[in-house]
Amino acid sequence: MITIKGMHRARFLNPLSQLVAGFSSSAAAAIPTCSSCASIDTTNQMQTLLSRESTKATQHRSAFKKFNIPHNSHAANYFSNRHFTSDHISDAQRSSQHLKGIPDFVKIVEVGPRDGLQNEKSIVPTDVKVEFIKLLVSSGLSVVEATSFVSPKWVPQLADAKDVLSAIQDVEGVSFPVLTPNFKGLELAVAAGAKEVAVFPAASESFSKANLNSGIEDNLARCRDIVSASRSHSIPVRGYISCVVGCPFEGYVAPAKVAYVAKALYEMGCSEISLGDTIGVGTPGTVVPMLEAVLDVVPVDKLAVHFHDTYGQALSNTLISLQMGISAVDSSVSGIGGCPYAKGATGNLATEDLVYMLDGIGVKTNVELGKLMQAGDFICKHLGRASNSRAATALSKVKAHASKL
Ligand SMILES: CC(C)(COP(=O)([O-])OP(=O)([O-])OC[C@H]1O[C@@H](n2cnc3c(N)ncnc32)[C@H](O)[C@@H]1OP(=O)([O-])[O-])[C@@H](O)C(=O)NCCC(=O)NCCSC(=O)C[C@@](C)(O)CC(=O)[O-]
Repeated sequence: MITIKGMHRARFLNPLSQLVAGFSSSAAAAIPTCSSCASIDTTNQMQTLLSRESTKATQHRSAFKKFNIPHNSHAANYFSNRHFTSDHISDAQRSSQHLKGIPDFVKIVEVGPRDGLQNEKSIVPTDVKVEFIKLLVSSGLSVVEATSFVSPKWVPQLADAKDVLSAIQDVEGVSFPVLTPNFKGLELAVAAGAKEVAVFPAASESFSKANLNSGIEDNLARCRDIVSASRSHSIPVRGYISCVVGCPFEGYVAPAKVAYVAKALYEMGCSEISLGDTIGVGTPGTVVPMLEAVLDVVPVDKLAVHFHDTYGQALSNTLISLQMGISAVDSSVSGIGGCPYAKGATGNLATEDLVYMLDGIGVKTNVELGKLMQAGDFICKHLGRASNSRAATALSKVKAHASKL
């Protein structure tokens, strides 16, 4: 008769196919039936072991499939032991008071092709941008902000907005919002086939003037015109607010200022309002009061968060936002990006880090981390730089090592 200890050892000797296909049933047959030796405790331990084995098998299968791990159990075991998904946490842990406020599903708004690229000095060819967007879509992302219809004098990198948008018209089932700062931008975007646009006022007067050449009130008036014109085309308008906790010119931004702009965007009919820490200075200490002020005037299901990672705070700010009920998060694959009007600000929260965390706490996103990493590798190779995603960097090393086993 196989003992629990023996069985524990045996799982490392089992061929992977047995683990994947039939371990549960064959091991179940080995559960002792003799009443003198089959205590309830033993059965419970056996069941726990069986359930762990089946989790392992699922992880191995998923490692093969999603990360192209060579078909060898040592490699898959090595990889899945270093890729911590929610399979490792129990239902009890998941319903812990610290995790239970977090939504079951988070919508990720990938902003890499726009926010990620807008600040790049060397012009990325249009076909590379289009390939990049298609790779992002193939990872399961349902919203990919594609480009901006802004003045090419100010943002030369996105001067090919029309060509990029035209080239992805045949991609179905995905939203491709584009930035439109004024009426001209809206007209050009609609002519190029845009089905969703975004306006982007700021909570700070100085930043509004630097970014848009107009103050907050003038800009809100422009946004109102854009929202009302978009309504006649049935085009939803997302509203960004820049500088929700700090401004590169004015420093600290009071929550009441953010709430004021958020309320205006909500009342004019924006479909979603994304709260942007443009220069990445926020911590949960400033993000929580800002969110509390905004939540007083805008329903939580209309809000998204958009954190830059300049001070390494983006993921902690995101987690606290999720705990406050936000279920839409902007991020940029490999953490690429920055704002041309916020010198020194780095890219957004890396999408891979976000997905890794959400996978780890059992929140659904419909995004496959392995494929997302391929999109990140693609654009980083093109830009000639290393990924800013900690998860992608770590998993790439683990995968490279696993491939040698
Ligand atoms: C807002 C404007 C247009 C005002 O710019 P302006 O100079 O006040 O505009 P203007 O009306 O005087 O026109 C100046 C020139 O721009 C042209 N123009 C005017 N509008 C357009 C347009 N839509 N598309 C194409 N061309 C345009 C216009 O035709 C004219 O051309 P010219 O006669 O000199 O040849 C300009 O300042 C601009 O484009 N700024 C760029 C803003 C931008 O893209 N910033 C970065 C994105 S915001 C961001 O990153 C923050 C966010 C959203 O991610 C949130 C976060 O991170 O927190």
